[in-house]
Amino acid sequence: MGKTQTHILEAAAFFTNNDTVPGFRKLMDLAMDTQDMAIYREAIALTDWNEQQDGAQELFIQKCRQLLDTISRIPITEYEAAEPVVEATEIRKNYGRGTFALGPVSLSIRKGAVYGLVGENGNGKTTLLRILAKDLACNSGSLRFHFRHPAGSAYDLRTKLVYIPQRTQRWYGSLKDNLKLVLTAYGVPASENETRVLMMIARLGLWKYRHLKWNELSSGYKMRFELARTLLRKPELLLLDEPLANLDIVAQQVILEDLRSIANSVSHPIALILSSQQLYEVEKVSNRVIFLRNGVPVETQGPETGADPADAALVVEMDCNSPRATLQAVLETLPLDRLHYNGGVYIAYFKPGTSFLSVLETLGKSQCQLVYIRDISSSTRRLFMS
Ligand SMILES: Nc1ncnc2c1ncn2[C@@H]1O[C@H](COP(=O)(O)OP(=O)(O)OP(=O)(O)O)[C@@H](O)[C@H]1O
Repeated sequence: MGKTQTHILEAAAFFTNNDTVPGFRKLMDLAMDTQDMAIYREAIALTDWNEQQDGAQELFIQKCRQLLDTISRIPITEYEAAEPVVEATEIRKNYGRGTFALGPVSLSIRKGAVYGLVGENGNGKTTLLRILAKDLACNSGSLRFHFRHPAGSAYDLRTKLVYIPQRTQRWYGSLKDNLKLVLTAYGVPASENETRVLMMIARLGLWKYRHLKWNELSSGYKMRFELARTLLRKPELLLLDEPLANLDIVAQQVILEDLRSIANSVSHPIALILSSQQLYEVEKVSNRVIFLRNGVPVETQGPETGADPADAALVVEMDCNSPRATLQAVLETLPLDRLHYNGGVYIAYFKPGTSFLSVLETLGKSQCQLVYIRDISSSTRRLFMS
């Protein structure tokens, strides 16, 4: 089954379960994949209709299904990148003054995947992103890019390779007019400009805000605007420095799901690297997590690493209102290696082969007043805690 067909079935399943938010997101991504202006106009009209309704969910789902049906009859050109979009080999950087040194860092980044870049403050995340974005020169090592078509000029490179810094610049006029300017600068014909812009606005949940100005938008929507502006340029490698900063937890989850879904486009997959302090949220959407400690990648997790979780020791984070001695006594009935308290939470290290289920069962049968518990064996969280 092709990727388009899989996405169509996933969207249909969301609508069957009345999960309209992810269903609509998937539908809009498929609409964008068609690159068909008639479909764009239908998707825009549907967004506008939905924004004016209050609770007409059944009718909305019906309309979504109709659009999905139309899209399923349109051939979509699927794009599979043969090579990674960027290969970094033995990158090293220091700033002359100061003791910080980045590297050696070797990475292979492919399209359609999300890479989370995590680490404590000052461990080199921004430095690495800027080097990958060719915004900062490294002292040694090499970077090889494989774009669909090689970048012909520095301007062309800036279209394919986009870096969004932590602090974005102020802009003037309305959100929609600014996005139209972007496409005008890229030579998009006037007949398509408005449609493409409105489609992007609809896709990124900016419909209600399209007439607002910079100072009228919250930080979350400013970040969404930056994304819209960037995506209109159809980048191949997108580097985001702390896109979750200043966002509430719900906004973080929404934007991460949007990013994952956009990166995984059928016709225009993007390689996406984002730095963040929000470990759990980033790990949830990342294909691979790169953890930087003192400028060096320590270890990674995710489906791409191929590590067998059964070989690893079990590490469990928990909060418990019972005295430490009570908790320790209960856990020692299991193959506990050690119990560590960092002043806020407990981290229990078990010998390889211990299952999380057995820990849950043992604690469930005990008198321990557990507040929360989480298996962090394959999470970079355990690196932060050690
Ligand atoms: N232009 C510069 N000149 C000298 N030192 C710098 C410069 N930029 C960054 N550094 C230093 O390099 C180290 C890594 O900084 P970097 O901003 O890459 O880390 P980070 O992981 O992104 O941090 P944060 O999470 O706080 O944003 C820090 O010690 C910082 O002080």
